[in-house]
Amino acid sequence: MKISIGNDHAGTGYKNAVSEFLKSRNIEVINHGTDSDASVDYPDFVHPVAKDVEEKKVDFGIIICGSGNGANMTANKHQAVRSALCWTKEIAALAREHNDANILSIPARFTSKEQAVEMVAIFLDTEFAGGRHSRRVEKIACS
Ligand SMILES: O=C(CO)[C@H](O)[C@H](O)[C@H](O)COP(=O)(O)O
Repeated sequence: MKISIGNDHAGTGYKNAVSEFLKSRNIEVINHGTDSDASVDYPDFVHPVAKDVEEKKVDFGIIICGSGNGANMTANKHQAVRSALCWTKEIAALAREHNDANILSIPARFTSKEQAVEMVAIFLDTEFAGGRHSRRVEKIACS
């Protein structure tokens, strides 16, 4: 499995914790995020992740900013992206099970690193349920 990850200055420490977890699972990580705590603009670090997902270069994307909102809004501008802002394990699981999300957006300033890693784990371990949810997911895209 291959994952692209992007973050702004609010998410650098979280990106490092999540990347360590992914590497412990032998998952290949492409780092598009800043590695510094100096202030940057989140779209510059999120569009490359969304592009990787859109072009199927990776299986999933993970994006991290302070609230998770700016990163999520940026990613969802890409046609093939379904990015989900998650703040509990349950919501992260539902993002996969019901919404077939392909990017997880993490709000670094409103969750702990441990919770962030738990959300990543459950996001990756949960399959899309299909069935009635397929019809709904198909209706998300606008032509
Ligand atoms: O833009 C955001 C929310 O949508 C991100 O949380 C950013 O991390 C946040 O805006 C950065 O804020 P800062 O005061 O410039 O550190």
